[in-house]
Amino acid sequence: MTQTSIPHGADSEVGTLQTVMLHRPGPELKRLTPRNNDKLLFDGIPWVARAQEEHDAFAEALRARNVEVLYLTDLLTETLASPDARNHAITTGLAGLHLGDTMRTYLAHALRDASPEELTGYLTAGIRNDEVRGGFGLVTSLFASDDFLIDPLPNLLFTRDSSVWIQDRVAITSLAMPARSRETQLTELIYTEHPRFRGTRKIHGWHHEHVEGGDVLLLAPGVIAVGVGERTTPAGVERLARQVFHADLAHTVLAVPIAQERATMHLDTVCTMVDVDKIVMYPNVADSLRAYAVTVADRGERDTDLVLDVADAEPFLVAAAKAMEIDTLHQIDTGLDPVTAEREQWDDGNNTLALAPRVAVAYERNDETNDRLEEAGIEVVRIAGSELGSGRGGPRCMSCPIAREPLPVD
Ligand SMILES: NC(=O)NCCC[C@H](N)C(=O)O
Repeated sequence: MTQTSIPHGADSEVGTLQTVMLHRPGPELKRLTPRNNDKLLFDGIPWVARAQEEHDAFAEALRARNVEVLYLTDLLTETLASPDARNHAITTGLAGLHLGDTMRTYLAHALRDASPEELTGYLTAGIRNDEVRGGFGLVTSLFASDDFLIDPLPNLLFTRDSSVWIQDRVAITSLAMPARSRETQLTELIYTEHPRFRGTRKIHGWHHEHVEGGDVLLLAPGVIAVGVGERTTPAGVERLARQVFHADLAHTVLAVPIAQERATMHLDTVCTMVDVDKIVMYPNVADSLRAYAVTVADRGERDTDLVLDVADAEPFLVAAAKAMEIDTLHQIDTGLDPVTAEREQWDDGNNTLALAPRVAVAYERNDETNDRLEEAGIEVVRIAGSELGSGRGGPRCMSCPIAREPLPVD
């Protein structure tokens, strides 16, 4: 397969969206049970057929706005057509699993014999003990029949978290929760081996300190906010900052502490950009959200030689406006009544996906937030999310922008 090189990248959250990577929910969601849903980071057991309908409608809403929709599993299957990529996927996929030599050796052979489509299925939906046809031994006998030899990846749905484009580079993230850590092996493989992305320069990586894409907001060209909480660590932000400064992808990184709890697992669960100077934000944190502006004090040869300047913490909106060189970053809130705001924040009311300045996709259920967005002049493209929402993620979480038009320079 050959492909001419297509420009990819994004310098903001709101430039007109051109290409996005989604993951249509599939067999991996059918692996969820009341016994494993907590460990697999789902709040319930979704009705898979309905989740697929909702997701198809989401993809259609994007295509209707001329957005090219790529699916992660299609890209993965195309990638796995290459023998080198297959070997790499199998070796890295099995390396971290504690299966014993008998089962690991059997699985390595069985996966090598699988077609690219089948291999994609095994790597994303996992393999249960009662689904293998060989490698029988102690592991087979002592595992329960429905124990997973390879765990499923139901959170692939949230493509935002496993890679982030910053200008023309892609950051392979490092996911904090064990249930998700294998996802970035797949995104790394796609961006390394798929003909469409070959030659793309990468930063970060799954072997580095934890950074999740849901915490990374491209506030404006050159200004990146990174949430630090349950998923992204202080050392993760420092590592990312060094790399983006070294590659001249940004001049300021704002490190934004957020509560280490599930409701606020990523910065994009409390705020997302909907225009070049407007952000929808959970009012219950708006007053307390603070940011440490990180800039370069002195350059060096390598990213590790950079001397970073870390300013004292300031209110987030103040620090952001300063770094973005605008008078005010206007806040649209999720309703002033704290209980409504809390309900809509939990249901991803703040988690919007901008298709262009002042156009955003949002879950239809968050009436109050959506009304407030419209009052502020934002066109809201409403989508259903009754089943999709059971994984606790909204339109932004479910999308990885691969190309956005650059914002005009004034
Ligand atoms: N950016 C996001 O907020 N992503 C949502 C991730 C939800 C997923 N169930 C998780 O817990 O990681």
